[in-house]
This record gives sequence, C-alpha cells and structure tokens, in this order.
Amino acid sequence: MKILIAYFSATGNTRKIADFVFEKLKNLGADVEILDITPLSVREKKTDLSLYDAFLFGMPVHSWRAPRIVRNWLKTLDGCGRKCSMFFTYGGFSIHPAHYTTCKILEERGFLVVSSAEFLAAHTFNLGGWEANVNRPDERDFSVAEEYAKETYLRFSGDDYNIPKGFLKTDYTPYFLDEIEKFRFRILTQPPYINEKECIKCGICEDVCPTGAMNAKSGKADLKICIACLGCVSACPNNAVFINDMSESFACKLSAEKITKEDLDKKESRIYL
Ligand SMILES: Cc1cc2nc3c(=O)[nH]c(=O)nc-3n(C[C@H](O)[C@H](O)[C@H](O)COP(=O)(O)O)c2cc1C
Repeated sequence: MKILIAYFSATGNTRKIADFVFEKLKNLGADVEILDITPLSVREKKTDLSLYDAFLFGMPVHSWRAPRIVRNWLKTLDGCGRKCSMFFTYGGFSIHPAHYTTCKILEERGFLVVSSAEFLAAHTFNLGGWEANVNRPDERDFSVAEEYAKETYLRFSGDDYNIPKGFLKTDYTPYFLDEIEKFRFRILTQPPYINEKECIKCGICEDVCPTGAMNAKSGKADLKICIACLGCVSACPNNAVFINDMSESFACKLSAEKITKEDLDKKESRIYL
C-alpha cells in the first residue's frame, strides 16, 4: 500500500507532526511519501493522486477550521473511494467545526475518512504577544501522534471502513464560519510589514508566503490575499517582519472563552476513530 501525507504548515507545527507520523508509518512497514503543500507553486500544480492508495491530510486550524487555501486545494482532489485521514494542529482554543467541515469536503471529493486527530501546538499569535501552548507539541503530543499513526495504518490496511466517531456535527453555517475568519483582522490590526532598517533584503518573507501576498520590495503584505498565517514573520532570519502587539487580545480571548492560560496548556491531543 502506498500512502501520501500531504500537509500545510505556515510556521512549522503541522510539519513537526507530519514528519513524525511519516517516520512512524515507515517503521510500521508502510510505503509512504510526504508532500508539503504550503508553497503556492505546489498547490497550483496538479497533484497526481493515482499513485497512492491512502492519504493523510495535515493542516493547522485557522479560525475554527482548515485554512481557506487548504480547503480550496482539497476541493480540487478526487478521492475515487480511497481511504484518508485528517490531522490538525491548533493553539488550544475552539476547533470543533474543523473536523466536521473538513470531513464533509473530503467526503464530497470521494474520500472515505477513517480517522482524525488534533494536536496541541504553539499558537501562531504567540509571535504577536500571545502565550498559548508555547512549548507544544511536546512528548505528550508525540505519543498521541505515534498511536494515531498506528491506528490509522491499521484502518488503511483493513478491508472494512469505519467512519470516525466523536467529533461534533457542527450547526454553524458556512456563512457564519466565513464571517469569523474576519476576526483575525480585528486582532491583527497591522498586517505583516517589514522594518526597512533591519531587513537584509534576502526575500525569504516573499518566498515563503503561501498566498503570494507578501511583497519584499514594498515591505507590506496585501491584505486582500494575506491569510494571516504569519509564515513571513516566523521565517525572517533577521526578525525584521512585524505585526502589531496582540497581548491585549490574548487576555480578552481567555476571558471570552472563560479559560485560563494554565487550562489551555493542560489540554491534550486527541484521536478520533
Ligand atoms: C489566522 C489564524 C487563526 C487561528 N485560529 C485558531 C483557532 O481557531 N483555534 C486555535 O486553537 N488555534 C488557532 N490558530 C493557531 C494555529 O492553529 C496553530 O498555531 C497551528 O499549530 C499553526 O500551525 P503551523 O505552524 O503548521 O502553521 C490560528 C492561527 C492563525 C494563524
């Protein structure tokens, strides 16, 4: 059986889980390949799925679900009745629509979803002053990832097909979910911008941008296509790409979600089978 792990990772958390699961599947004897769909050029090329028997799709949660550009990429695929699994990394806040809505997309594309998983990871907005799950994923999360690789391989190998249980059917409309995407630009009041004095003109910020929004010459990201993934901020070798300070919004978010920072850090990664 040939397996493909395709993942999107703007700041590296999902990549850590994808790489780990890749190694574990190989150790289990699987013939497995890995594809990073973060670069725009990779998503624009047609991926030949005919070479594979089963798939794992990994992505971060952005505003309660898969990032828009990942949803759009998934909608170009043809599952042809083959099995797949989904896994998410997230910063510890609400994510429950992510499993259900991504599962729906995959089913509509003809995949049989056999498992799903969520892994705690440092929240991207820590780059702007949040302090959520700073050191995740850690051993706890990797031990869940090991179990996830084992269980998913078993389900891929078996003849039967079980729909994963446990994640909630969401009653949020696609309209509502699109509306909450705008929330990120209410707390991220300044889209990523380059501090000219510290910029070494390497162009990495533009190269890593998964949407083509960042312009290294003008020093600004185009708000119309920027998805606020902060890949440019985390990749800059000279820390010259900035966003506004979001620490105040972290306190507001904790209070709105009625959760403490300690509760957030105690959350556990989880598998759905
Ligand atoms: C625009 C945006 C929205 C996010 N929304 C959520 C969210 O709704 N819930 C959550 O717990 N984490 C959220 N996060 C945090 C990410 O899911 C988390 O940091 C993830 O591990 C980043 O993955 P990556 O490093 O592979 O890009 C969000 C991050 C970004 C950039």
